[in-house]
Amino acid sequence: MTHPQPLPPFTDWSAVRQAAATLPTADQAAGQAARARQNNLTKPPGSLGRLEDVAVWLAGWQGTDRPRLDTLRTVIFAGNHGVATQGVSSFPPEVTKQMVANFAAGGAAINQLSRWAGADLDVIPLDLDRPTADFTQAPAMTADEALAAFNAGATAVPDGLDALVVGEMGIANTTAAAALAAGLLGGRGVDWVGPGTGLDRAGVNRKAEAVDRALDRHRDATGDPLAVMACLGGRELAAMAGAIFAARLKRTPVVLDGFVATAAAAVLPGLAAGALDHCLAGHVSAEPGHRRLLDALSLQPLLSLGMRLGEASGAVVALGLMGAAVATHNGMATFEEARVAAGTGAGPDREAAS
Ligand SMILES: O=C(O)c1ccc[n+]([C@@H]2O[C@H](COP(=O)([O-])O)[C@@H](O)[C@H]2O)c1
Ligand SMILES: Cc1cc2nc[nH]c2cc1C
Repeated sequence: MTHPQPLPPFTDWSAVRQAAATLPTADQAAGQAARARQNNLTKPPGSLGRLEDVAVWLAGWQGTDRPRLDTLRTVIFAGNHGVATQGVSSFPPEVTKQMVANFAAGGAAINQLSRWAGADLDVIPLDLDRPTADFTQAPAMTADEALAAFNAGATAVPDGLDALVVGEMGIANTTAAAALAAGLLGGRGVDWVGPGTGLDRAGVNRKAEAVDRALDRHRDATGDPLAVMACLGGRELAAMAGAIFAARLKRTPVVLDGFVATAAAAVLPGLAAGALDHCLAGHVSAEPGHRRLLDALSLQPLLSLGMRLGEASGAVVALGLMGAAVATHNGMATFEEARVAAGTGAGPDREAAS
């Protein structure tokens, strides 16, 4: 007898692990058909570079040789962090709630970018009046709290999206992201921390020490990505992991944002190899740990703009560029349609040309 695939909300972590054991994969036939189309469009094959790869990748996950980017959603998860009391951010924790109000009022960067890219925006605050525990002293979350946050993300992904963007808002969450990255991938605080919202050198050193104390305290969690996420993460990180996971169950392509979103994503390959195959790195953030994290996950960012805002902003800029990939893929004429002579693949005949 086959067991049905568990769906969100997950009753417990074993249901998550069970779902991870049989993740859907991309539709190879659709991807191949899209690649064949790319090679027949009126341009030298490969000349649109990564735009071609983006169109083919979308085609595989959407299961069609003509991918779309019409129904788009940005989901931002907001959380507060006990570790903020360690002086690891240049902004006070009340800014998390204030920025959530700014998102609701339409005044943040992500409001403008989502409108520009044609994406709906959903903002989900997670228990902002109850920060996670300071993980230099205790696990950030209990297993149940982490599961609740994971489910908040997993249930925030509707059916029928052409692509999903996940992002976050949470003062001090670059410290949580650094701790999570170190807990999952190894290294010490110094390898993963950076200025975040704008710490000076002394602040960055303090942040590295806080991460080191957390790593030493929660050593026992090593090897279990969900335990590492509960001990060293935060609610918005667990929610992003849940949303990315739920999107995979629906074969919905995901565009990752910066360091914090990518640290959340990094939990999933520990559950199943290839668990991020439906994810594209929208950009590489100026936060130094992001490049290291993308390399560790073998993700190639689409853009490098020196952005370090979070709130899904870099990923949504990338979404605009992905629109260029889809527009050319679907709208261009083939060599046959336009009666343009196709290349031979052999290059010009030098003698005939002279
Ligand atoms: O994701 C990134 O690459 C990133 C880099 C720097 C800052 N952030 C954002 O800034 C906040 C965290 O910064 P900090 O200094 O408070 O840890 C949080 O709201 C993130 O969205 C995000
Ligand atoms: C103002 C501000 C806006 C943000 N958006 C995402 N993270 C942020 C952090 C701060 C401090």
